Amino acid sequence: MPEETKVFLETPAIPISGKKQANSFSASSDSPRTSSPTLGEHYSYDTIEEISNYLLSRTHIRPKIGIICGSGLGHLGETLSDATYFPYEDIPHFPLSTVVGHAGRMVLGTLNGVEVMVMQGRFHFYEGYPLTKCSMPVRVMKVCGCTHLITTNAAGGLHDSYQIGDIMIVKDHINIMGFAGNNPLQGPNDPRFGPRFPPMNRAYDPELIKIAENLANDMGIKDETHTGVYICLGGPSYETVSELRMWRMLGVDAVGMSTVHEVITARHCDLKVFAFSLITNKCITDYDSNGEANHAEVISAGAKRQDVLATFVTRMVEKINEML
Ligand SMILES: O=P(O)(O)O[C@@H]1C[C@H](O)[C@@H](CO)O1
Ligand SMILES: Nc1nc2[nH]cnc2c(=O)[nH]1
Repeated sequence: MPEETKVFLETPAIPISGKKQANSFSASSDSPRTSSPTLGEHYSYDTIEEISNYLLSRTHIRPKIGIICGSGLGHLGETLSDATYFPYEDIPHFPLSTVVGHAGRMVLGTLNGVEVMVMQGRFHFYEGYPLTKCSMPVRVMKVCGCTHLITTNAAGGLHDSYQIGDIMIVKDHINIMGFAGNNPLQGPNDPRFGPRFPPMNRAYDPELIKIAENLANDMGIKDETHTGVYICLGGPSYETVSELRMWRMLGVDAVGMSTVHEVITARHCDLKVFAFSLITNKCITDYDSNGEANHAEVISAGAKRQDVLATFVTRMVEKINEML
């Protein structure tokens, strides 16, 4: 158990009073103010500990693996045993999930006997939350004792061979929002989380990628599973044909609106990361096409593949647990 987890487990749970600043951009009392619209609220180490303490003091589960469910993929949270459900509105300092297909609950429980914490719904930049806020729960996972993060998303398939319902194991990302000066690690750095300048090569753990590829083979879904590059765009508008053609030229295989800032935050605090996309739609790269990307299609593709995805994640969790 990490030293910091031990320390706060030995102290009584912090009483939680009042609530809450969901959707609010006001800085918390322990945060340095900033005028940057992308930075918004800064979560101090103490605040992250307070949130973690709130969760851990209400369950005996001590998770080593955190899981984030993407759009339409939250069903996994229903499959946990010994589960305690925490609606985001009850967790101190937590934002609210505002997107269809994101239930907005943290679940602590077991997946085939392995203790995990699962986010049924995540936070996106386009909801109006700054990236620090979108990825804050990753730090909560770390302080709760997690050593690994599995993060999933719904994404548009840009690679020609990708079909709806396919899985793309993420081998790398392009942090285009970071190119534009928007990074979840912007602002003061607390070395208790990690270094000021964390590396991002090998962000997606190569050993976990291999394990997942073998698992896809064992599950008989090898032909529907790929390994590729993900890009997170700000959203909420989907992409134009020219934009998609540009990303494809630059080596992008799947296009989404999440995950990258979570992975950056996870690597900063030394969580090992495994990520995959469910391809929920084929990106439209033909000017003559009458098709249009839409969120209903995204949710429906998730629903159709929920059993396979739940098995895939559960078996990855078992494999990771064997390595702990
Ligand atoms: O939370 P994820 O990344 O799975 O959701 C994707 C991106 C948008 O939130 C939404 C667009 O349909 O799906
Ligand atoms: N940006 C983006 N996000 C998605 N999420 C699911 N499908 C898509 C898509 O086509 N584009």
